[in-house]
Amino acid sequence: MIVTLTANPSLDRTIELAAGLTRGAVQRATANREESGGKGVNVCRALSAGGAEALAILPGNDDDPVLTGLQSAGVPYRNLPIPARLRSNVTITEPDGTTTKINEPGPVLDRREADALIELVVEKSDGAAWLVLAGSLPPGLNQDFYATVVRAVRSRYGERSPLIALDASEAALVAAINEGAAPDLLKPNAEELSQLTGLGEGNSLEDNEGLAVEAATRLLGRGVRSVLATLGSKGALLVTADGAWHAQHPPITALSTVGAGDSALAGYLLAHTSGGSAPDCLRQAVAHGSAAASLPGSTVPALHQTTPGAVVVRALAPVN
Ligand SMILES: Nc1ncnc2c1ncn2[C@@H]1O[C@H](COP(=O)(O)OP(=O)(O)O)[C@@H](O)[C@H]1O
Ligand SMILES: O=P(O)(O)OC[C@H]1O[C@](O)(COP(=O)(O)O)[C@@H](O)[C@@H]1O
Repeated sequence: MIVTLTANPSLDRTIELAAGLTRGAVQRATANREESGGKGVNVCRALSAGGAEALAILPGNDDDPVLTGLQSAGVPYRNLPIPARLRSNVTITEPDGTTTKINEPGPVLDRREADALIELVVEKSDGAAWLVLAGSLPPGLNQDFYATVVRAVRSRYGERSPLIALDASEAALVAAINEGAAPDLLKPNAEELSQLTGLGEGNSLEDNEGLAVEAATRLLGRGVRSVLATLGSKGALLVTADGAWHAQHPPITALSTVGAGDSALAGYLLAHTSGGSAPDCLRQAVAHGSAAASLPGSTVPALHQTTPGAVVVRALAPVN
């Protein structure tokens, strides 16, 4: 069983434009989609599509569109009821492949709700192989929320604790690492690698493999056991104490990269829970990421839609 926690789920709306986006103008959309989203929700959707036993934990009322969407898609979830409606995140896609994302802050969670969410995660983590902590934190939660969740799970289960995977950004990511979350797997993209290490800026590490490996290696010294660093169209790196690898899929036509990182994490976990080696896990991560990027909106791929055989994996020299 793989459990995912999404403290700030979203209804993902994707709006397609037939022309470039013009600020200040009225433009007509040619298509629109709505999907239940948020990072842990997407990971759970992709794991379920890959045949794994998975459970998404999230706040939200039973009649919230995010939850009814999961129900009709047959994705297993457990929700903590909250009075407010969950957020909507909007992605605007242009014909040249440019995507603009606007993410809302989400509803405020109070202290009691935060504690209840942690208790639900602890309860459902019993016997789980992995616990995935993913996405931004809604207003009201302390930035060290993820470190608090990890402490609660590890102190309840000790050596039986699930492995922890973390995919967050900005202050919540930095606080998780600084406050000792020590994840077994960290899934930063290029920008998040820079936020944690100060190396590179924006997404410049996508084009600087050597510096990206150095950044990932520095994180091993901060309690992280493995770093799966995704580099957009440049594939991904896996850096562990045992070695470093790069993997890339042949070029694809990217329709929407929303959810590509979440699918990449799910691909890694699917291979890991099937007993795959480190390079096998990286290969399936990139196969899942590129398949997700070639699908519309935040659609996650089924296993048969991924092409791991096309992914080229290279062993890299470790950084000392
Ligand atoms: N434009 C693209 N072309 C091909 N593959 C892509 C593209 N964007 C993302 N991917 C695939 O999805 C994975 C995750 O994408 P990335 O943008 O790095 O993550 P995130 O969505 O977390 O920012 C990449 O490692 C890659 O396999
Ligand atoms: O919690 P955040 O950082 O606002 O991100 C939430 C958004 O990220 C997504 O999970 C997509 O993430 P990725 O593109 O990184 O895979 C969307 O479903 C959601 O709208």
